[in-house]
Amino acid sequence: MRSLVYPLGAFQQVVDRFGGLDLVVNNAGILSEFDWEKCINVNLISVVRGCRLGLHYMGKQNGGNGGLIINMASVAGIYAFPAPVYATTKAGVVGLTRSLGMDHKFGKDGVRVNVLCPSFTMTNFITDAKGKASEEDLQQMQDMVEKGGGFLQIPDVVKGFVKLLDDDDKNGAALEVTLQGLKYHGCESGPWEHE
Ligand SMILES: NC(=O)c1ccc[n+]([C@@H]2O[C@H](COP(=O)([O-])OP(=O)(O)OC[C@H]3O[C@@H](n4cnc5c(N)ncnc54)[C@H](O)[C@@H]3O)[C@@H](O)[C@H]2O)c1
Ligand SMILES: CCCCC[C@H](O)/C=C/C=C\C=C\C=C\[C@@H](O)[C@@H](O)CCCC(=O)O
Repeated sequence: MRSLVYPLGAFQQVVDRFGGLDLVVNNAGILSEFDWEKCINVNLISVVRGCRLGLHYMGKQNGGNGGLIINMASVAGIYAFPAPVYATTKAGVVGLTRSLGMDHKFGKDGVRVNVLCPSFTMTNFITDAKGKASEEDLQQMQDMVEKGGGFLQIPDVVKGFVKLLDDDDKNGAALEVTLQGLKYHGCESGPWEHE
């Protein structure tokens, strides 16, 4: 996903084979605090690229039928997190989603955009984390895991994903997934919204 060539080819192959596109999931992500530019490329720039390709192929203004984009961010994109660059990329994905989910954009392209924000989930991401951030920060993360009651399992995240598929009235919203359950972070209106 770090260049346009491959994803563009993949999107076109899907459209050629299936006659269209209905759902885009921008899931790829890494922890890489030392090679931080790689982290920004994979976690943020690639997600912008995936959203733009999804809007290009699904957008009604381009002859598409509308559709859904689900971006994978993290609770680290909402609250403070020991890996600052990782957190920055995830907060960027939350902001990107909220902005793409504005009503005037949906009115034009008919594409709903949401973001899933899980807490610590036991996947290869966790078991491969050693060496991707400082020992001090990884220890802080472990302390957060213990304070939070442990790790989510993949089915917990899937529940949040399915909720986003179903809730078609939450355009632009972020869905937080923790061991305490699912919680929407809506698109709080800005100061310009007040009468
Ligand atoms: N595991 C967690 O604790 C956790 C919590 C919140 C959010 N997330 C996010 O969930 C998403 C999935 O992570 P995961 O937990 O399944 O970890 P994972 O490491 O198992 O999966 C990450 C996937 O991204 C792919 N990937 C990485 N760089 C890529 C690139 N340049 N091009 C294409 N694919 C690339 C990898 O091949 C891998 O399949 C990530 O965005 C991650 O930031 C993970
Ligand atoms: C409160 C915010 C949580 C957000 C999760 C975030 O998106 C991703 C976290 C990335 C890395 C976490 C690494 C944690 C490492 C330590 O917990 C490590 O000790 C875990 C070892 C797990 C194992 O191998 O058994």
